[in-house]
Amino acid sequence: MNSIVKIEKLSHKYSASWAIRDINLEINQAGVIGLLGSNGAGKSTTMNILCGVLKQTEGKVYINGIDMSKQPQAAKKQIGFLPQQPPVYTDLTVDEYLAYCAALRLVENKKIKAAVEEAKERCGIAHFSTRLIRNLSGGYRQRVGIAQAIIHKPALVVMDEPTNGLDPNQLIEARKLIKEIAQEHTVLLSSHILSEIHLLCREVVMIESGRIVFSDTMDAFNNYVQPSSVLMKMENPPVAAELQKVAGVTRVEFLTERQARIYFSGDTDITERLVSASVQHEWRLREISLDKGLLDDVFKQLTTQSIQ
Ligand SMILES: Nc1ncnc2c1ncn2[C@@H]1O[C@H](COP(=O)(O)OP(=O)(O)OP(=O)(O)O)[C@@H](O)[C@H]1O
Repeated sequence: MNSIVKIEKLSHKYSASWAIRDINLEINQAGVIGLLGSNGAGKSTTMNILCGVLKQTEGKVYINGIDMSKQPQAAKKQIGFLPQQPPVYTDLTVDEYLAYCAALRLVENKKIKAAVEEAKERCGIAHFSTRLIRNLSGGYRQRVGIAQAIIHKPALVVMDEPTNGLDPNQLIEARKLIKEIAQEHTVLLSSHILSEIHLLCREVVMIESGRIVFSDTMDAFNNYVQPSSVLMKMENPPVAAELQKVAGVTRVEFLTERQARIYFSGDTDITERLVSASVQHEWRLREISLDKGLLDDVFKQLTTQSIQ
């Protein structure tokens, strides 16, 4: 069976410098795959090549076994794309716009109406059929953007930073919708926010300075990221110097009067030693948990480690 996406030794050069170098990637299942990288890492370049919007300098892209450079039209039929800004025409109604997109995506004329209805239904915008897109909120415009990306039932849906700029309520709704879409399609989405990828993705591909620095499941990522601090809440906390006396503690930072982040080196039995010390000195421990580290710190740590 063909992979849904196969990228081989993909490199791209804009005039003088390489934006991406030797990217290899294979995706075989539905679900959300996150492309994670800081600004300028090469996410958009990779996505644009994958969607056939940009021609690579070197390497190969296959969508469902179809070579993008040899059969671009057939390959593009298998892809839906939501760029960073939803590509909507604000002077059209939702129905007019989606019918137009379906025609562009070569959906047969007699099937367009049904395709529009189904995409609207799946994206929760059926009640806005006759509304001008300009009169929709940002969150609903985003849904229209997602509807156009799935209207031709592609195997792969590519979304470039799809949750950027949404307010907290819109964010929750957008994540829910993306997860629903991913039950039937493979969704590749980019983000520079690690916590976003954490919430949404089954697999994560990290890209930094144009190269892949990590590619595995989210579970593998979580195991890879070893905890280096403990969060502790106490009713009767001691001064930092007392906490620092516990074997293995390297640094103590009070986040509030009663909550401390305790950095340690070595084994994770540190929690047992802290609990014992708390009982012994009557710090009245209320909560203790291993902290996976501040996500952004972990992100920086991982990318610099891998580049070296
Ligand atoms: N059209 C272009 N011409 C020249 N250089 C470019 C062009 N587009 C991108 N670049 C450069 O290529 C590198 C990768 O950019 P790209 O936009 O792919 O990164 P990104 O990870 O998507 O970043 P962002 O999150 O900011 O969109 C960057 O150094 C960028 O400056």
